[in-house]
Amino acid sequence: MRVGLVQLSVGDDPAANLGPTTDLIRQAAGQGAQLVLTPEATNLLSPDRARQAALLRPEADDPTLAALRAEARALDIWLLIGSLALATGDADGRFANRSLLIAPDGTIAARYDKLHMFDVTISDTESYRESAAYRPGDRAVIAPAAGTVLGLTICYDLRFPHLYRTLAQAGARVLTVPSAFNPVTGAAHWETLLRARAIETGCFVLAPAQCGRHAAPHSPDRPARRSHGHSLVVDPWGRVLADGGDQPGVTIVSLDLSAVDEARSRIPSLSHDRPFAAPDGHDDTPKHPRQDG
Ligand SMILES: O=C(O)CNC(=O)[C@H](CS)NC(=O)CCC(=O)C(=O)O
Repeated sequence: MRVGLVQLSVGDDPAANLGPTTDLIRQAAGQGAQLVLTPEATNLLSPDRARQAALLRPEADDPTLAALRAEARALDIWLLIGSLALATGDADGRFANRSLLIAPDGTIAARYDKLHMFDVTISDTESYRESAAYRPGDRAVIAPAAGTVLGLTICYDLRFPHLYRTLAQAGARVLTVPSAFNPVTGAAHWETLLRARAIETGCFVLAPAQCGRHAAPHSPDRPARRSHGHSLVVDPWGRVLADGGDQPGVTIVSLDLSAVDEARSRIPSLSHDRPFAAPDGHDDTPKHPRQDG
């Protein structure tokens, strides 16, 4: 299977972001990709919640989604839109951070709302509270696509290995991790975590990324945000097959899907789970409590 990872550097205007995104999707399809993937926040990255509230549309009414569905159909490709920020209609005004898998006929084949919210203090001057603006999802999603089975995740989910194990044990063979990773945590953790998830699950890992400095002309008083880039393709043995560097562009890779069975037969750890008693001192809080905020 030939896959194409689109690396973007979006700004805060969905209408302006769409053109470059569409160009790169066409470029990937033109190079033979049957499955094309875009990063988290394909429609916009904006530091301004009021602007997002005024701008964002529900899924049924989102212009980026409508345009990219038509594009998938015209190009006859599977398209994973890594995520779109979408209005939900919730009373608290929070958005969804949603991955959408588009089939070659333009229909929505699967959707996944990011489970884990990036509520993290990076430094004295940089902190994120994703759960203030976004409503976390509450279910894991796998979906057949392009002759394989995808397990859908987004960005910060990467730090929760039980999600990936659950997806792989449910049948996923290719894990998707569209991201807008922070440059500091990206340099320290991105490649290591992606390779670990691939090795632990015996899956291919496809991680299309945002890169560079995100223009926010509509919020000139706020510091510009940056992303780590380095869209990555990792095989089930943990080898990095391609690295998208630090500029927008397309990374094309041919995957030999039999590598999944090969890796899993060499190291069958995915089927070697054992029940075990909780350690002493363990309280009765749920093992994976849902993050709220
Ligand atoms: O905010 C938006 O509009 C879109 N969402 C994101 O960009 C999210 C939340 S700020 N970014 C991450 O999850 C980075 C995770 C990361 O960098 C790490 O785990 O180290």
